[in-house]
Amino acid sequence: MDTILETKELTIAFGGHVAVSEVNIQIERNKLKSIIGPNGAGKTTFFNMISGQLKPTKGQVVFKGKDITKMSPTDRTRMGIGRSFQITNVFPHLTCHENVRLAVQSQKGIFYNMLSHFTSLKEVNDKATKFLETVLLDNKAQELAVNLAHGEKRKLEIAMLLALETEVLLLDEPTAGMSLEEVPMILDVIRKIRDERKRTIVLIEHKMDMIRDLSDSIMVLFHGKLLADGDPEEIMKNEQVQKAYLGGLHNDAS
Ligand SMILES: Nc1ncnc2c1ncn2[C@@H]1O[C@H](COP(=O)(O)OP(=O)(O)OP(=O)(O)O)[C@@H](O)[C@H]1O
Repeated sequence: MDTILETKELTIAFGGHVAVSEVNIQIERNKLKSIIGPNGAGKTTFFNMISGQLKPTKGQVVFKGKDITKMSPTDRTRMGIGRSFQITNVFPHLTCHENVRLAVQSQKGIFYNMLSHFTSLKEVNDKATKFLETVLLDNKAQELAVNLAHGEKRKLEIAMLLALETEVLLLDEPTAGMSLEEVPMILDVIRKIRDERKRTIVLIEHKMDMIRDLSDSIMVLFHGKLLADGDPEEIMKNEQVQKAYLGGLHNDAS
């Protein structure tokens, strides 16, 4: 397996409560892995340790063979791990195209500072257009961000994440708060990025149909522990997984 991201015995305790316990997982490059589990299973906490918002009590996060456990969230983004909510700088009174263009420019600032003055405005503009096309938002390029529907804002966030050239996209419930009509749009966007096979996607999601449809593999957390990890068919058939969900512990699998 071509592993891009790995956790080793990853553990965190809040006071006496162990929220994530000794999770060993390998995430394959350019594939889509979903994380599922009942409410409170530790999914977001696990994400926070990968992105650097939380430091583990024990264990390691390894990215492209390098131990990044002690690195800050900003340094991890620079290395190529992007999380959607890190895009706090959506400027409401700039257009979608201008917002993505700023992300393209900031990526260039970080990585190609020495060359930045050689980069033509046209190249930056074209890149911004390309990322808006990827997230199916090119028809709103000249719309102010403030006027976007909720689902469209999430698409803009993903475009900005792509513009930062992150190799790993961490998406925490991208459909949360969306209307029923908006969900298929975001699904199309994620499927499109997956099918390009240029990025690794790690997705937390409660919508089972969506997970089954999109995932190359699924890991299941239960009470902070890794209950199962495998391909979607295997996971859906797994008796322990079914018990964890059917035991009434999960109230929003749909
Ligand atoms: N900062 C914190 N301090 C104390 N306890 C925390 C903290 N963050 C998370 N927890 C606890 O860790 C456990 C796991 O929470 P987490 O939010 O990771 O679960 P989750 O699987 O993402 O749940 P959901 O599906 O409801 O979002 C919960 O018991 C939660 O109360």
